[in-house]
Amino acid sequence: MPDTPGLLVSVRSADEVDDAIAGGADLIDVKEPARGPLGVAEPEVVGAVVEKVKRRVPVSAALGEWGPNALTEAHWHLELKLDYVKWGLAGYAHTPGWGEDLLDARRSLPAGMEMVAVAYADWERAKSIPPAEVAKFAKRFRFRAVLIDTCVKDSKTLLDFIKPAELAELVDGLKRVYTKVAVGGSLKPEQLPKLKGVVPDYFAVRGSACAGGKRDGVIDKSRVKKWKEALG
Ligand SMILES: O=C[C@H](O)COP(=O)(O)O
Repeated sequence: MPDTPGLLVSVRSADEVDDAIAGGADLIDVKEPARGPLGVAEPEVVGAVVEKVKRRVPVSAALGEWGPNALTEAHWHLELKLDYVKWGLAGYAHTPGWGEDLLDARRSLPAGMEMVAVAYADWERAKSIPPAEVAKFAKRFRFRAVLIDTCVKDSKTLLDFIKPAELAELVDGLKRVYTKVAVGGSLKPEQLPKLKGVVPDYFAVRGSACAGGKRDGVIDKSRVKKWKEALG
């Protein structure tokens, strides 16, 4: 297991790709921040990002929050050469046997495209599934990737909802079964000392990698570099 986490940078357009990669991004994620924590970008935008990345690093795309029509609505996105796709589980009912619909969707993804299981640390305000349950589900059904993030993007950060020790346990448990883990949630590089024992495959960032620290701003190469150096 590598000791140095990689850096996932979320971009909202192809124009941001080169700065993200030059700053040191190890994975490019596409999302439209104005549409929520996992806001879906138009398929043309995602396609342009994939082209701009040119396989230099893997690419993931956020496809919004899961719902009965999620797969149909993502039809065009699923035609693209994406390594990972993810839906959030805000509003997802925590009923016994939950997740069958997600497993059905996963089965219909094109070869080479992985579904990321998403756990919101602020699951209570997201009306979602507790992270430990998502992790159990991901392990049981052998998801190759899990994202632990926050749903509501306000002044709070991941660490307002989960203690570093609990997070480390979740991350390590997933990595032990070879699931890749990304950890985000309005994190700033200054918080890394508090996250010393937490070693995911990627820290996932948008807000703090943008000009002015605002997630609807533009990716700022120097801020991405600062993250990379802090991780180094
Ligand atoms: O995939 C994770 C998110 O892009 C994190 O975004 P954020 O840093 O604005 O919370």
